[in-house]
Amino acid sequence: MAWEALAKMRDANPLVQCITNFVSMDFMANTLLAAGASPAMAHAIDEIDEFVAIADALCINAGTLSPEWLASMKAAGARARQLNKPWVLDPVAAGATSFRTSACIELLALGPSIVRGNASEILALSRASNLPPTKGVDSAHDPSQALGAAKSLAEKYHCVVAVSGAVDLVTDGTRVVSVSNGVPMLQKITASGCSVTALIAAFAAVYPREQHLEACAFALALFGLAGEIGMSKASGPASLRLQLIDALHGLDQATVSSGVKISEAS
Ligand SMILES: Nc1ncnc2c1ncn2[C@@H]1O[C@H](COP(=O)(O)OP(=O)(O)OP(=O)(O)O)[C@@H](O)[C@H]1O
Ligand SMILES: Cc1ncsc1CCO
Ligand SMILES: [Mg+2]
Repeated sequence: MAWEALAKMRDANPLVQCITNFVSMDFMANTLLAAGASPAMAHAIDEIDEFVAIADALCINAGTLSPEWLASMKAAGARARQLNKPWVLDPVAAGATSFRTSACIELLALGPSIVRGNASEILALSRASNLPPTKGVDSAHDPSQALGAAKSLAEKYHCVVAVSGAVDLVTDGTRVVSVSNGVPMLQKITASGCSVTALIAAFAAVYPREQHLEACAFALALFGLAGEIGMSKASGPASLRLQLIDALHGLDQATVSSGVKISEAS
């Protein structure tokens, strides 16, 4: 299944428009290219309407948010929704400041098909927790602590919510799928989460909305698997980043079929 998904995505070579943070741009674009998608980082408000119209999917990331960028993000999210194109939200550091948290909640209200965050970010968005807030862009919680929050967000906003971590959890509010690929060293590469969110957008581009739970799980599993292969050749975070990109590019049917770890949870 994951192999068919990757082959389908590579064949379609979807154009993924990314409105993302300055830290992530290079790694995100290279992740998309290596996997078989076509990235474009475009955020000027003046070109949002036309760019979203030619994109196959949109990735919106709040990492280095400013009021100007937020206006572009809102225009893009609304335009994507109007044109029925999938868009994915990465609520980076939601919970760290009230500006970020409320911006991400405003974006959620514009109807992303998928939201992918770490556990602290998902907890912050649901406001359903008395746990201490997130540190910044890194998580202070495990995905299992955020599963209830993820389910309630998915129900409220009619979207798929993915919580990343050692075991990623993906839910549409009813079903829960877990993905066990990945290596802990991924937490030591900045923007690995941002990049997997863009990969999720690439898979969402080639599946209808009712299959976005599966599309999201495939992207998380393949990125994690590339991390596992990359780690076997790496000596630290910098070489893992490089090896991960090579591994994503080289994924073949045998490796994907034997390496992907996706299961139905509850
Ligand atoms: N302990 C771990 N073991 C295995 N894989 C992990 C672990 N922690 C994170 N990952 C994987 O690393 C990737 C990034 O997830 P993470 O939760 O670190 O994102 P993030 O906090 O949003 O990162 P960033 O903000 O730097 O982009 C995901 O593919 C996730 O599955
Ligand atoms: C470090 C950092 N700061 C804002 S965005 C970002 C990339 C990881 O989310
Ligand atoms: Mg993140």
